[in-house]
Amino acid sequence: MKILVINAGSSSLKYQVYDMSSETALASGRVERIGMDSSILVHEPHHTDETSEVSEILDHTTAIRKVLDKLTDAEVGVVKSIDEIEAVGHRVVHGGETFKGSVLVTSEVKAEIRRLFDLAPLHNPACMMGIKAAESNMPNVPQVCVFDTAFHQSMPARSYMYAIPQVLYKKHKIRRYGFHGTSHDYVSKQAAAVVNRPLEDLKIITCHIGNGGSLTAVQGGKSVDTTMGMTPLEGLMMGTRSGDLDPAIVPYTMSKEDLTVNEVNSMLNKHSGLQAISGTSSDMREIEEGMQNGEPNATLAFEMYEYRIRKYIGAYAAAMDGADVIVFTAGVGENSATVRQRVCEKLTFLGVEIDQELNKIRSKEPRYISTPNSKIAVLVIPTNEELMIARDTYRLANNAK
Ligand SMILES: Nc1ncnc2c1ncn2[C@@H]1O[C@H](COP(=O)(O)OP(=O)(O)O)[C@@H](O)[C@H]1O
Ligand SMILES: CC(=O)OP(=O)(O)O
Ligand SMILES: [Mg+2]
Repeated sequence: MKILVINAGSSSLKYQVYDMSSETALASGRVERIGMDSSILVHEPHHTDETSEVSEILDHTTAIRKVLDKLTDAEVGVVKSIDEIEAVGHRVVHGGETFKGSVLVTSEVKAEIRRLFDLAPLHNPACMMGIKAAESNMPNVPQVCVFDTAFHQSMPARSYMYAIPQVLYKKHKIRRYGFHGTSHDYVSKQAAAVVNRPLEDLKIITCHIGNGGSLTAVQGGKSVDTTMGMTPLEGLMMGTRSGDLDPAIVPYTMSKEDLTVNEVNSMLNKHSGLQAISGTSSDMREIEEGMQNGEPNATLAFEMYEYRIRKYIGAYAAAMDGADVIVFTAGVGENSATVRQRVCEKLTFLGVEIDQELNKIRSKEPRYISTPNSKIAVLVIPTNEELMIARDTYRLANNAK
């Protein structure tokens, strides 16, 4: 069975095609700046080094149609006919408390995702556009939703409740949900395989640090706490998101700067984090370059970013009364030896010991970066959210047959 996996954002759409008989990715690609003059689709078939680009993509439906054109193209395509794609899997960011696992798309599922727009106004409308666009281009193909929040539904109430009036939870479902669950789930399972111990016996701290970032405490294969909250804004400092702050800052800034709710939301989500502190970039590569050149704002941005990851690792070791494994994953976690080094060098109180040479190796394989003496195994594990989505889609689409 061949499966198309879609990760739709408000102005972007990433995709992969999997052949599930061998769990291999046949092609991947991304459409960026949908609806803008500079929109572009970059398609990367895995059987050749060639990439193929198209522009002028007005909306998500056009984006998917152009993706399907590429997938069936004589040269850069990976299927003879679109009928070979037997199911589509979607990453949906917010599943609220309703979705504790992946589901086949039905009209009820869509209605529930729509009800959740309020909880994830930046993310869920985009996911819905992806679902609708896939449905209109491939009306007879089963569609599956895989939720970022599902893995974290195992958290105990002491982790997910906020210490505010309970009526807000009862009326509006205000609580911690957590995100990047597909990734935390995947890398914690991989970590158990790497250290060759049963997942049930392990306390793992997974650090998913990309453009968005979150840490999760995974005990016995289940999420027991995570840094993101009701929305993907809480916790770590991110590319453009503030992460944790004193909630009193929000009304104070609104009144002092005369900001609306939308403006303050946009400030915290899009104009904060590394971008705001460095004053130059949200990209860790550029922050590291600035730091090497002695730029004080880039240095401060790096230090704040690294410090908060380290603080949460300490917190999660306390939350689980110990830790056996720390995993680094996603864009920064997989690629930045500097971030990993700086985070780990002050975890000596936990018995963490990094092997400098192993840490510098660049590889796409799961690997150790700690020494054999380290009390906690420290691993780098490339995440694969798309493969997890493809697996759930395969399972649910087969069950539906
Ligand atoms: N070699 C590198 N060194 C440091 N940071 C890197 C490197 N490569 C990628 N990154 C970081 O990874 C981030 C993107 O991570 P990714 O997981 O792809 O994000 P997302 O899925 O949230 O868009 C970039 O913003 C960049 O800062
Ligand atoms: C939920 C979330 O923050 O996702 P991303 O890291 O892809 O922005
Ligand atoms: Mg990501």
